[in-house]
Amino acid sequence: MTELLRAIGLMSGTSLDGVDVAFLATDGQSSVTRGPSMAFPYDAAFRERLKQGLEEAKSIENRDERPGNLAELERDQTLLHAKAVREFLSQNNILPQDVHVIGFHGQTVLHRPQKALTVQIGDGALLARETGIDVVYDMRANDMVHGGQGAPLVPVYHAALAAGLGRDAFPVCFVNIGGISNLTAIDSHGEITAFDSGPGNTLIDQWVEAHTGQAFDAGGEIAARGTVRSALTDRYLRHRFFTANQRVSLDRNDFSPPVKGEIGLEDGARSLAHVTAAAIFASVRHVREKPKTYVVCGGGRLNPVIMGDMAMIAAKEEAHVVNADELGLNGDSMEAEAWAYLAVRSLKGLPLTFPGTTGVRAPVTGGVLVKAE
Ligand SMILES: Nc1ncnc2c1ncn2[C@@H]1O[C@H](COP(=O)(O)OP(=O)(O)OP(=O)(O)O)[C@@H](O)[C@H]1O
Ligand SMILES: CC(=O)N[C@H]1[C@@H]2OC[C@@H](O2)[C@@H](O)[C@@H]1O[C@H](C)C(=O)O
Repeated sequence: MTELLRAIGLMSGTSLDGVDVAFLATDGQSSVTRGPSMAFPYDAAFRERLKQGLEEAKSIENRDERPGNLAELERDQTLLHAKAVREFLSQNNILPQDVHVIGFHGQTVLHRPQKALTVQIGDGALLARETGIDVVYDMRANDMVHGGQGAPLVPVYHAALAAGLGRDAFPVCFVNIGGISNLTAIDSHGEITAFDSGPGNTLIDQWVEAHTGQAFDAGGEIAARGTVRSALTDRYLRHRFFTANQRVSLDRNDFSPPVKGEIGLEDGARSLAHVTAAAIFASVRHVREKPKTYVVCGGGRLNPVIMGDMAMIAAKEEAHVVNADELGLNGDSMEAEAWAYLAVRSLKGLPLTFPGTTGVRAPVTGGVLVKAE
């Protein structure tokens, strides 16, 4: 089946920084034409509500439960997504009837793969009513039902993008440095291995916010004034996530920032930036063919301290690190693009996840479709 469908992807990631929107025309396989994208940042008050929501979600045992204010948060968050879609369509002169489907991630509020429990708030039916566009949402659940980790889901899209890179780049590894980082290695035979690779920006964000009130270390400026403290970096890198042989997916709260006072602001930011970079290489040991090229996307690529440490470690392995933007890709919107791509795959009944990406027993599709009328 080669029908090209036009899709919008909506991603609200673990950094809680906002909604990314992206437009694609794709057959859900090798044909991908990327369209416009936009970011709709959350204001400080909504971020606080999301953080509160993560706390309230800790008591969830059954994925339909919405303790505390979670139901209200889910409704407001869905309405914010609908607003983002309307603004995106109007700014890009796209009509709702020209879009076949929206791929809606929602917001992960709890992820416990060991209990086969993953919860994304986001009301697909409400979004379909508000936008007049069919919606595919809840794309992680079916993977878990079939023994997968429920994450990462982006790898099948990374693989589609990798097909457009020159053979010289292979073996290639896409690295997404968001709140949590994940990687997709594609070897010279096109074999995909993917998994969450460790803490991304969340620890840095939490550390910097606790000291300065700023949401993140813009341009890595705070880290650039500090020194790597190995006592701290070793503590993170010796975590069982890195020493275990089995790959597991991560919840935002699986790693905690240092305790305030145990290290200075700048050394803390510097050390955590190093952990982010080193975590990727500690995890890549699970990949059979060592990557030659690391293509970095997600907000962490905008932190030169992380990128510098990655380049330094990669050089020891005769590999090199490149910002996805330099390859004509879009490091900010890649996950939103992926959710558009996955929605089209879901409509076509194609697999979203594979034994090599989430550990699922066999390739499976996923997602729940809600028709606009
Ligand atoms: N200019 C910048 N300088 C340094 N860091 C930045 C910059 N811009 C964004 N970041 C970092 O990137 C983070 C956002 O990254 P991104 O949007 O990729 O995460 P996400 O999609 O929410 O996470 P995930 O991929 O885990 O779901 C911010 O929280 C911040 O730490
Ligand atoms: C449960 C969940 O939301 N996981 C996210 C998170 O953020 C990054 C990493 O952990 C990744 O595995 C996943 O998101 C990406 C988009 C994915 O599923 O591919």
